[in-house]
Amino acid sequence: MIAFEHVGKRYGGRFEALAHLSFRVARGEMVFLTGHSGAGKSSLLRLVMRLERPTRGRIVVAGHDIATLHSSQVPFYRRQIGVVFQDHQLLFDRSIFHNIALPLEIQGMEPRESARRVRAALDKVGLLHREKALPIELSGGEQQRVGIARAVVNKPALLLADEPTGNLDPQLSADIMALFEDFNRIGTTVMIASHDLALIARLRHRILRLRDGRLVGDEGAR
Ligand SMILES: Nc1ncnc2c1ncn2[C@@H]1O[C@H](COP(=O)(O)OP(=O)(O)OP(=O)(O)O)[C@@H](O)[C@H]1O
Repeated sequence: MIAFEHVGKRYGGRFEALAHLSFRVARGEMVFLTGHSGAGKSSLLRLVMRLERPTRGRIVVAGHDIATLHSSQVPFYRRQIGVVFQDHQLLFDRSIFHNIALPLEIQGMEPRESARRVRAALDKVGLLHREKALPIELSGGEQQRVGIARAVVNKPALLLADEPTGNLDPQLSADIMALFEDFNRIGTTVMIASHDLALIARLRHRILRLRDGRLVGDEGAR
């Protein structure tokens, strides 16, 4: 599903945020990405989303060599990828329902089909009863679940998350990770950047470790 071949990324022509990065993630795998602050985790995820382009090397995601994607194809490419951020980036003046419906509205989906998908996504994250609430009325853990529902509403083949439990206590963090495992179990490929070493060690999935932009560890699922 993801192949990096000798990938490098420089910002501003000089600083090398990622170097000599080669790895593969198979369809249906669940992988954690870890490393110190500034190690390059977010840069790697941004390359997969094609928010950035590599300075060197080749990246293939879901069969697309991302260097050859025309800019008009990028929105279609990104629809195959669900993304969850630490700060979930919800619109605070819109209901939970509308926050999740927004990407579907932008795609021009017919409202009845869109509503069906939104409710299916909310149901999967256990928040169907909160569809009319505003984000401010939800706890941090519930807001993060809304972020996940929005990421999966397009039924993406690949789900990426950047520090999705960064602001949550240990129990809520474990609950959120269990939710990612549920999506993985039904076939979604999942890649999660996380600092939380204790939590990810317990979950026994593959761990890619970055240090100063280089891959220094790749421990398979145990
Ligand atoms: N747009 C940018 N322009 C210049 N330098 C950048 C840019 N984005 C990231 N960097 C630098 O690249 C390096 C890797 O950053 P990145 O955000 O990928 O690391 P990270 O592992 O995700 O860190 P954190 O855990 O703190 O988010 C850092 O030194 C950062 O300052």
